Amino acid sequence: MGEAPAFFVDHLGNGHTNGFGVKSEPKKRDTSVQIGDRSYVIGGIHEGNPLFLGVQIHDKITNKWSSPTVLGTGPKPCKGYSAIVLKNGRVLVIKKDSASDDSIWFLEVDSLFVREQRKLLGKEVVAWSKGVRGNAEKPIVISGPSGVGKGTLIAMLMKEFPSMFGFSVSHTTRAPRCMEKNSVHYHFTDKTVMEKEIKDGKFLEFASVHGNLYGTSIESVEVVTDSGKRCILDIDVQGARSVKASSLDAIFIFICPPSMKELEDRLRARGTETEEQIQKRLRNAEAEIKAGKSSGIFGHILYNDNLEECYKNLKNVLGIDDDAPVNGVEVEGINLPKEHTVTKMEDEILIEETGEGTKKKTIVLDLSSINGGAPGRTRGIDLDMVKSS
Ligand SMILES: Nc1ncnc2c1ncn2[C@@H]1O[C@H](COP(=O)(O)OP(=O)(O)OP(=O)(O)O)[C@@H](O)[C@H]1O
Ligand SMILES: Nc1nc2c(ncn2[C@@H]2O[C@H](COP(=O)(O)O)[C@@H](O)[C@H]2O)c(=O)[nH]1
Repeated sequence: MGEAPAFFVDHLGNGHTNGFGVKSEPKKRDTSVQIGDRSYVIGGIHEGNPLFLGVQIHDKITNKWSSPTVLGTGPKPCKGYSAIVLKNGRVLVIKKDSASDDSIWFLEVDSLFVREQRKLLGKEVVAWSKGVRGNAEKPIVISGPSGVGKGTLIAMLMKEFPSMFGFSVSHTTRAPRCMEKNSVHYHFTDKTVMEKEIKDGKFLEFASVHGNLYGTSIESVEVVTDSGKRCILDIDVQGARSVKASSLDAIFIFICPPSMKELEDRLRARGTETEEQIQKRLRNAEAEIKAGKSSGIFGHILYNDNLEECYKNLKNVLGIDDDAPVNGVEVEGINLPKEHTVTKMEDEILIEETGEGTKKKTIVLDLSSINGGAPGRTRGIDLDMVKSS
């Protein structure tokens, strides 16, 4: 077992069976925590993939080992981990000898999201959520009928604030338009592949829209948040409803056209759909606008008549005024020591360097303002070096 603070409960004994009758020895880098009747062993390799960190569960009552479905992109295996049980079914995992933008992780073993997914997938589930430093803002969900100008407004935001906003690249089974690039505009995919990935719990939401399958993978949201940017989702009303019902805490904005006639003109002028597809999108638009206005999903409804005016209103809703810092706020890099002890004091975790050498770091991890969590990332991490002596 890895080095563990004194208050860790470790009932692994001298090796254990993994539920499939195979005796497996705890690896040197593994760390375990005890929650109720279960031990969660964090470490080793997940499903033979050296890029993923494995999680195993030992049930004291049944004396069985199981490998849960691990959702979200977790930390890459490293030299060792410290782990502490937090409230709300979360385990704080600190990577040893790591840079601060990749050191703080949360393994959710019984959070709201995990409980939802467990019910949905009908199997044991845990989920990773990376801790992001600073006050990264909530993700933004933008919906509205096809052709209203969502993509245009999002492109304007990303152009003006390239380091502040990032786009969640959706998956779709529709064919690419001539200017669209795979993995930039969409992850263009096959229906059977996408259906399998949905079944495996890889999607935050999905919906059948205008005859094709569209969906937001958990990874797409994580990629944006990990880059320190605020994530924007361009999804239909059904998808927005699913996100609203999920534990992703987001801002919901609905864009309305000035009239159905104008919407039709924009769709035609864009020239990307056949006449039949335009008719289908217009038929769906009526129901979408009705739902957008009356469902209570959307906290903000904006009219896209004059583009510049609508863009100004959008920035207003997002709290961006003309003095907003274009490049976000810089946070000081702090490296987590290879050898350390971890002590929990309410919402503060003290990380104290141990081992050889004279200069010892003490780092305070303040979790009092954390928000968000899986799916996506845990924001509001405050990490401060208090002593280096
Ligand atoms: N305020 C506006 N006035 C006139 N034209 C606009 C306005 N906003 C966007 N457009 C144009 O309308 C067309 C549709 O816009 P856009 O592709 O951004 O819509 P969308 O809501 O993203 O559609 P979809 O949901 O199908 O992806 C584009 O050609 C765009 O240039
Ligand atoms: N529920 C979801 N809806 C999505 C997603 N990505 C896009 N969309 C919506 O689909 C329509 C049509 O898009 P188009 O690119 O074919 O014109 C539009 O309303 C988008 O908002 C998604 O991941 N989930």
